[in-house]
Amino acid sequence: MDSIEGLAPAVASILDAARARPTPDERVAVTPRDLRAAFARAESDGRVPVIAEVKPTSPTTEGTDERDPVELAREMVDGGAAALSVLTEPEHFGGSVETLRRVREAVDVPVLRKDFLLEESHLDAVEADVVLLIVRFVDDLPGMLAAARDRGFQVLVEVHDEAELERALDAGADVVGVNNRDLANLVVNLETFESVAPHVPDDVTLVAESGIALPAEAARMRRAGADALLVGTGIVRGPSDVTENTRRLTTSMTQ
Ligand SMILES: O=P(O)(O)OC[C@@H](O)[C@@H](O)c1c[nH]c2ccccc12
Repeated sequence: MDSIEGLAPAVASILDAARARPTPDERVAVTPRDLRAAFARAESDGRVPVIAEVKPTSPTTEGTDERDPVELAREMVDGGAAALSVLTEPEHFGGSVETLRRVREAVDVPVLRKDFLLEESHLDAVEADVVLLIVRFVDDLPGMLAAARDRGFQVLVEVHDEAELERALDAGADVVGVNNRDLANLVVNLETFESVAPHVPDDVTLVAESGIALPAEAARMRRAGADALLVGTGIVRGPSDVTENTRRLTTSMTQ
């Protein structure tokens, strides 16, 4: 694994907090809602598959969103979101496993647990349909993938460059996210996705993550090969209400 060197201070602090979290003593067993099927359903009725993210705050966001996450989640689904992502990291993103539980109960689309999962026991904090594994932060990626799948989770494996993509593919990832945000400096650049996407095999489901707010940006990521888009800020802090902000992205190919 990369050392803490080379990471933005906020990210190093997130990893310290993740290591210090209490470890649950029971193993979860999940019957997941199928993420790829949800993407296919969106495609078949003409929606761009969007994973809309509930993220109360972040190291790059000012203030905390005090709106009810369940209400936001419903509005996202009303706007056509194929799936949702819920931050469960408490100290830097204002998330909680309880929020994820409540959101998952309130909607019937697949819900991704967005967190910094470093060890097997971290998987057991809460049930979700999908978990995120960030290649840069996971020592034993094949082991963590197997541990997640054993519990029933689908896994979104996050990469930022071609070398990380190789690690993800070698480990057997079948859903890969390319994060446009560089965790070394927290800067977003949509060219990141464009440079990594051509190296992803066709049978891998490919998600473009971060920095997508405008319909033109959504269209740009789709042109570059994104099967789905993961969008937080552009939806919760966009120009209209959350339903409308979601809709303008889920309908972005037709504009
Ligand atoms: O708010 P944005 O720029 O639309 O980004 C959403 C999502 O991609 C971002 O929150 C994210 C991508 N990978 C992560 C890993 C951990 C925490 C957060 C993230």
